[in-house]
Amino acid sequence: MISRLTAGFSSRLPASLSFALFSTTASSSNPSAAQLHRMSVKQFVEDSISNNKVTIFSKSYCPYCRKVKTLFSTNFPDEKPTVIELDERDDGSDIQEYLYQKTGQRTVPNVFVKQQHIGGNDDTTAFHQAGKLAPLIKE
Ligand SMILES: N[C@@H](CCC(=O)N[C@@H](CS)C(=O)NCC(=O)O)C(=O)O
Repeated sequence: MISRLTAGFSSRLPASLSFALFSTTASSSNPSAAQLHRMSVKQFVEDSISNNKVTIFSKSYCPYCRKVKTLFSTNFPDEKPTVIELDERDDGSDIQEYLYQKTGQRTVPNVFVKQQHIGGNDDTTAFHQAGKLAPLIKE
């Protein structure tokens, strides 16, 4: 019932707010295990983005992820991006779902620099080639 009520309402909310709402609607004083899990996924992602200059949500076998890691290691060897390999975590698909709600991007890599969402490998490469990545990293 609650989920039916919130489904229509939350579809008109920004994605991040909608996720937060789903995390807390049933009973904020007694959240379910699933809600607690979603809250911890959200917290993990937000902490990762906040606490690191460069965060790459990745999959270890993904060629685009490899390319974007190489972009950073080649051009910014002093930066050590925080790489979160979603395929190596039990909560990887939940993190990917939260990232989709937050950024509208389903794929990996999903790159953040200085709390700013840059995008995938193509986006990050274009951002770098436009001369925008170095100043953002160095600022
Ligand atoms: N154009 C994208 C392509 C990214 C892409 O296709 N990544 C694949 C993995 S190699 C993906 O995320 N597939 C869906 C999934 O793994 O859930 C980019 O440059 O980042």
